[in-house]
Amino acid sequence: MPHFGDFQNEIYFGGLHGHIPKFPMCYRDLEARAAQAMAPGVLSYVAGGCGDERTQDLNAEAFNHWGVIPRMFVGAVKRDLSVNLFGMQLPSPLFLAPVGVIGICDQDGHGDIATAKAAAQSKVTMVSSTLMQDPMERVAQEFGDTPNFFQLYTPTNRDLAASLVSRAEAAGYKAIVVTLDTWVTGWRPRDLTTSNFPQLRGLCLANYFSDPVFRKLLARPVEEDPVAAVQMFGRVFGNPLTWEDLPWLRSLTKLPLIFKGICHPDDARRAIDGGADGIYCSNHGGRQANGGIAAIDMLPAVVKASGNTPVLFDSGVRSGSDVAKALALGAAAVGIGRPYAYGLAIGGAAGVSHVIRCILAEADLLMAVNGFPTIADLRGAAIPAPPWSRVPT
Ligand SMILES: Cc1cc2nc3c(=O)[nH]c(=O)nc-3n(C[C@H](O)[C@H](O)[C@H](O)COP(=O)(O)O)c2cc1C
Ligand SMILES: O=C(O)C(=O)c1ccccc1
Repeated sequence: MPHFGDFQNEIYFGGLHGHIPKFPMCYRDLEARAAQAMAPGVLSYVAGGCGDERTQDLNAEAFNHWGVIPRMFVGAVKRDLSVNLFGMQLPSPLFLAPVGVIGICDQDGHGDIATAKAAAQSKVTMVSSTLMQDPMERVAQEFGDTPNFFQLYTPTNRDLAASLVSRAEAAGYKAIVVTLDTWVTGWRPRDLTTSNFPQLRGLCLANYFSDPVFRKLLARPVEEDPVAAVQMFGRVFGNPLTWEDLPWLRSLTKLPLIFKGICHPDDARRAIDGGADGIYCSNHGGRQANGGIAAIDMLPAVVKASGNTPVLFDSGVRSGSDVAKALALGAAAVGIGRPYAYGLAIGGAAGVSHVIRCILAEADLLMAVNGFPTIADLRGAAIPAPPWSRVPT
């Protein structure tokens, strides 16, 4: 079984030197390259966050609050980064977080499909957003052996929600991720300035326009009156869910049900009591509310409250060492959002695969160097960094 870290040897010794200038090797360069490649409105949409973006910035900076302490005399020649999630064996702990309207990042406008191809090729789980440019059934045709999940933005119409979930089941998605923090979008100055949000809406409704329940809500077929269809979407999108809705959400599927956007341990406990199979600790990459605590700093408490229930994590993950830290703090799997959107913008599916390879190579080599052959060995290895920490004595 090749290691993810073998990518480094390929570059050094495998004649891939030409590869290096083609794609950036770290997040800083990736971000800069993407900023040049993307149209200004698209860049603001992806790069932007809520308010003055302090929470967004803090998400990434706060990884510096934590450090992994290396262990020697381990000789971690063989590493295993696979994880078991809901009984499914995933080859890597990394996954692609749902990014709505991802299609606009892709040069040929089919970003959901390009991303699915890259995920399949990299054996990394993709979580597909409800807001897709191609219908979920089409995207599912690209799935390889790796399980992929469907992210539900719960519409106010319950039959429509049920229809989206049952279509996802039929198409072969292996878990349902319900996002809780975005029934209304947050205050996003960059989007408000460039005013591209209305246009984006029309580009991400394939799952609605292809849905039999949604189509029945319309007076005339989508094809004849797309404007009315977009208006109908505006009316049904965005369900401010409460705990009262939890039994209904649970009743929608027998697939593993994961709640995204949970940062408070009490919410984790209550969701698990209500039947959640997984908790997804995230603050939406700082896009929804400013003024919050970095998601990684909330992770340990959420993991503790969740007991044996797996906790997925995203927000601010930019590198392999970030992945290792999140795993060490108890995440069952770790997601990236903006990094792969930028990979897509600069190189389509190949760009996404490249970003994934870089992150996994760094994580794998960190585990090699620091003496952690498996993710189980890594657990508990991150401690608060100075000046807060107490180093082991
Ligand atoms: C452009 C963009 C669109 C997003 N769309 C969705 C979405 O449709 N559904 C969802 O649950 N989260 C969405 N998110 C949030 C991501 O799933 C994830 O929580 C966030 O990007 C993680 O932070 P990071 O970008 O710092 O890695 C989106 C994020 C970005 C950047
Ligand atoms: O931008 C986002 O983060 C997001 O989740 C979203 C919400 C509504 C429409 C498009 C994207």
